[in-house]
Amino acid sequence: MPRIAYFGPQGTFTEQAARAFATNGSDELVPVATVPEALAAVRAEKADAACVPLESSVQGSVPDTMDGLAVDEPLVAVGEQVIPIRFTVLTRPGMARHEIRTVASHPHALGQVSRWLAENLPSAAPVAATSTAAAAVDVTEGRYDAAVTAPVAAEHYPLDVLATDLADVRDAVTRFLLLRRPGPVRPPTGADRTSLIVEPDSFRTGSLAELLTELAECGINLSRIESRPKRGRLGEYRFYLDFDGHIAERRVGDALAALYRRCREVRFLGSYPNADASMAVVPPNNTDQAYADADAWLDGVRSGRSA
Ligand SMILES: O=C(O)C(=O)C[C@]1(C(=O)O)C=C[C@@H](O)C=C1
Repeated sequence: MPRIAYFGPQGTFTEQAARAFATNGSDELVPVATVPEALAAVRAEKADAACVPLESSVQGSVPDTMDGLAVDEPLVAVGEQVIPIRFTVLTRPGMARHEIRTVASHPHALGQVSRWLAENLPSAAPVAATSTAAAAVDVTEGRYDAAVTAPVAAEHYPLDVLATDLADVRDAVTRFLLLRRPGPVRPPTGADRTSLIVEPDSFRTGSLAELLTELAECGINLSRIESRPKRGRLGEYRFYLDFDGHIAERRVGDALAALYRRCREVRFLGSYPNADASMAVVPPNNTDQAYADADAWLDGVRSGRSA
């Protein structure tokens, strides 16, 4: 039975994403306490896949996931889910609003309802928990008075619902990845995303611009670029790139090979169907057919069959 480790405990938004990935009825969803634990479970072959949050449209990237993907044995994404984020506030049973002194949640969640908290629970101190559902556990066990959670947490924990459908930013979404140990890459769908981590030569003028030019020349549309410090010396960074396209396409293969030649390190993070099923727009001179025609012409010139 395939096991999917997810950032839990039960009742997180990540569980909601894991359920969306678990299309196979026999998938077993296994909650773990942290993102690093979910990644470690896959690396240690205790789970077949990990479901983790990658980025919030409001709070930005999830550092544990970004850093965990850059080190140790490589993992690759095989799918993504983008989930709308609306929060519920759960309280200890019977507690009146004016009695609430502490409100716990994942820092990303607290950041997404800070206006609501200031207006509705002004005397409650926000407290960071490892996840939204871990905050619900804390409230259940009496450590805090209220928790900002995913709606589904109300079904798992014996708490009162104080408010639902909260979001300072109405259209907030979070993007989640399903990660596996590397294996043969699944065939392209035409609506694919490829993710990479690259480490350019940070001391050479223009090295990042050169990488971006390689992508542009291969007709590749970059959808995200983000840097994270390498944690060693100040000034050394890794760049996380997401772009439209699949490694099986010639333009993407050529671009990856060019980045490999130019970078200190390239880590492939997967080619997988994008969540909104939007088809990649491939410039006419970067289609697989355009490359095949150019190869045929070159072979002809080299062999003397044509000029
Ligand atoms: O704590 C959870 O429920 C999570 O799934 C994590 C997480 C996050 O890391 O951003 C996911 C979505 C929300 O933005 C808040 C928290």
